[in-house]
Amino acid sequence: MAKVQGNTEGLKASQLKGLERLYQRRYPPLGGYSVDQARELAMLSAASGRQIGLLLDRQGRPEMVIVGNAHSILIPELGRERAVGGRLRGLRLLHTHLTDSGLSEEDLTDMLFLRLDSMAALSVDKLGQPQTLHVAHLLPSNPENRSWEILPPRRWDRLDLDFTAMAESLEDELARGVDVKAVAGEERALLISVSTESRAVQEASLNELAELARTAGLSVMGRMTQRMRQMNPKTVLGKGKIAELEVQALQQDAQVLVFDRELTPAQQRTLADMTERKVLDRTQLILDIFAQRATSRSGKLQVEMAQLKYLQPRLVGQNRALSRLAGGIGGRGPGETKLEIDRRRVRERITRIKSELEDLRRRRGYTRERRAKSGVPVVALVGYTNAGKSTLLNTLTGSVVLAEDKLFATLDPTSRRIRFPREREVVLTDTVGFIRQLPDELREAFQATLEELESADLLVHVADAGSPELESQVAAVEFILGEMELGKIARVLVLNKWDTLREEGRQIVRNIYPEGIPVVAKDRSSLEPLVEAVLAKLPEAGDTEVTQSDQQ
Ligand SMILES: Nc1nc2c(ncn2[C@@H]2O[C@H](COP(=O)(O)OP(=O)(O)OP(=O)(O)O)[C@@H](O)[C@H]2O)c(=O)[nH]1
Ligand SMILES: [Mg+2]
Repeated sequence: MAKVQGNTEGLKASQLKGLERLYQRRYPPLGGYSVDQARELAMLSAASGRQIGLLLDRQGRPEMVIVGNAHSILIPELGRERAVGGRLRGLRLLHTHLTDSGLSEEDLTDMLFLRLDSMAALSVDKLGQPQTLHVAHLLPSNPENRSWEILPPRRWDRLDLDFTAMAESLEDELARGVDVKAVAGEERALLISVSTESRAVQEASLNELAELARTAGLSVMGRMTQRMRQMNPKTVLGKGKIAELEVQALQQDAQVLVFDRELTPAQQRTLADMTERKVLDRTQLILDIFAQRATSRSGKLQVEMAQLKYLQPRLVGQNRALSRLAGGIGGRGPGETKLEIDRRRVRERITRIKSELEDLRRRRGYTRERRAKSGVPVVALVGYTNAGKSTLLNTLTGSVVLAEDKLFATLDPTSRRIRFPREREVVLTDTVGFIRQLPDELREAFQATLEELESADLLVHVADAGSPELESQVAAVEFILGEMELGKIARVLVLNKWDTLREEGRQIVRNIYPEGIPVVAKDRSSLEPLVEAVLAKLPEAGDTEVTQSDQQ
């Protein structure tokens, strides 16, 4: 026989027997219980002085009998599997209250976090007589942003509510309420920003996160921002805010929660356990995109290493947060592989990757050396992700390098030789896009892809002049260049996507960056001034050098 759960200590043997017997009952969906069943519950509850709860499935079978204390009841961990296809758990809670108070805040949040079909409290008087029935259920998305509906209290013996019909129609409405924004087959996600920054900064960062999410292949169903002076170290968000998030996730059927910050392993675990959803942070999202997009051997290895390093501290036991990560976004390795999630093997794999990367690096070094000897100047395109570097390279060289309206379209440095007018030959190198707030785990992987830059003679900094974030993006790139000690290399600033600006916008941008060269990367005819500027900044091409390169 199934065991009575919860606060059973100190109960008399006869009381326990009585509680165990509840497992054999069937509680009719219509009315929720019979008159006799209500009386039985009330008696048991009054005699023990404790709340008694029943988790009932849609056929009215008790899945669990739980004992609480006089004022509350703690529902133990439930199985993860949810009713097939449904978003609710397919279980309702019927429990007793020893005072005639309505449903408590705790009752309601339990209903939310456990995704119960409904929550009912039957109040019991001192004589063990049932009194009033209080019922609440969750709500589909609604204009008032309400989370739940509390039905008017009713007398305990007015058995007119059909609990199963209520749950089924709620599930139908939940399914209808999902926004059409969702792309079929994509995982649905909510974006969350919790920070001490101003709202404007938060919004800008969330916009970027939304782009990243889209690039990673997530459908963004909604966002939530919270400004706070102090972070809750365990759960990041306050309990109330998490409840709000949970409502939105339920209503939008979002299985993924993406936080616009780095989460500690413990925070991630707690949040995933509380919400039973996949919890990702910004770093994981970027890693995932890197994993999808790396193409060269070294690019793939670097990404995999960054992923494994990120994973390592999170491999505490076989926790659920991680097993939830095992599939889909956040759990993808480069190529078609799944990420390794075994601790010992992770360590071994990291060691192997390190040595292979070392090999590759040495070989790349030779290539660079050879190029340097050839005397052909190296021009590197750098800039914020999505600024138009690959497009510019394509137009300049007539080659086809993956250019897409997604972040990080390019993940491996690509080099092309081109002949500029006046028979000047240069090597033009495309690079990975820069991004603000690059997480530490990624910095190495990212900077390794930029190794080529060290031997560049000129950096062409491509900026998206039409972006409202122009200034902060330019600054972010300059900052990273400075950090990598590339600040000394001569530089040309390109104001790309000039076609997306109107005259007044152009004027403003010109004032901020008088040295910038406006171009439309897609339009070859607009590139003349840029080519001129590049040639002017390159070290003089003496005839000797050209001869040298010819001898190669
Ligand atoms: N309107 C307009 N769009 C442009 C221009 N140049 C590039 N784009 C578009 O901007 C998007 C990004 O271009 P990419 O060349 O992939 O940018 P990128 O800097 O290489 O991006 P990552 O490799 O992701 O860092 C593409 O959709 C391009 O078509 C331009 O001059 N005008
Ligand atoms: Mg690119």
